[in-house]
Amino acid sequence: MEKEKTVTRQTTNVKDICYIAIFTAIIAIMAQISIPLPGGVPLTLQTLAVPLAGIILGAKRGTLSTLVYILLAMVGVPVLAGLSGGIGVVFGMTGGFILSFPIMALISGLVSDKGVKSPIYWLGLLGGVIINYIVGTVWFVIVADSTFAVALGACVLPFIPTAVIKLVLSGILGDTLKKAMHKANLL
Ligand SMILES: O=C(O)CCCC[C@@H]1SC[C@@H]2NC(=O)N[C@@H]21
Repeated sequence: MEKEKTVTRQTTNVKDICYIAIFTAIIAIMAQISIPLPGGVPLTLQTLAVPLAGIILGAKRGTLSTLVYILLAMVGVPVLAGLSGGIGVVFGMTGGFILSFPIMALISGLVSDKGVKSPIYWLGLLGGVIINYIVGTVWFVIVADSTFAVALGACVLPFIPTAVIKLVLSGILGDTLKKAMHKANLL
């Protein structure tokens, strides 16, 4: 009996590690779907993948997948936009966005059980996006030594339409995939 429990626990751990690794990889791949913009902050699909990690894996595993992602970036693995990596990039102009990914995943995970019909679900996802932009913009002002007006032009204004699309898409897709995976006993 005790042995059975240990085996079940180990299987769960291995499954969790695999899912965390898979989502770390998904974020890294989505980071490469990016368009460089003149302001220095690229348009990327990281912010589609990060809430998906939280919604599908839940708060703990979703947040862990973003922390592993950041750790890989810090040690120089080219997982950031434009196949870049290294401590200099993580703490560079776009560092605020990168370092707030775990908060985004955490909030998405915390509201993930509410489902698409709940306003709390959407408010949570929106909250994660807003925090990402606030941290990203304030960080940009400090690191790039720019004004808030310049930072708004580089970090916020060009991204508003796609941020709305990514928010809606992550919310619907995440909830659908999560339910399907639960049904198939995969999560
Ligand atoms: O250098 C990196 O890998 C991070 C890029 C951060 C891009 C930010 S995330 C929020 C906003 N939305 C985008 O599509 N791009 C910026």
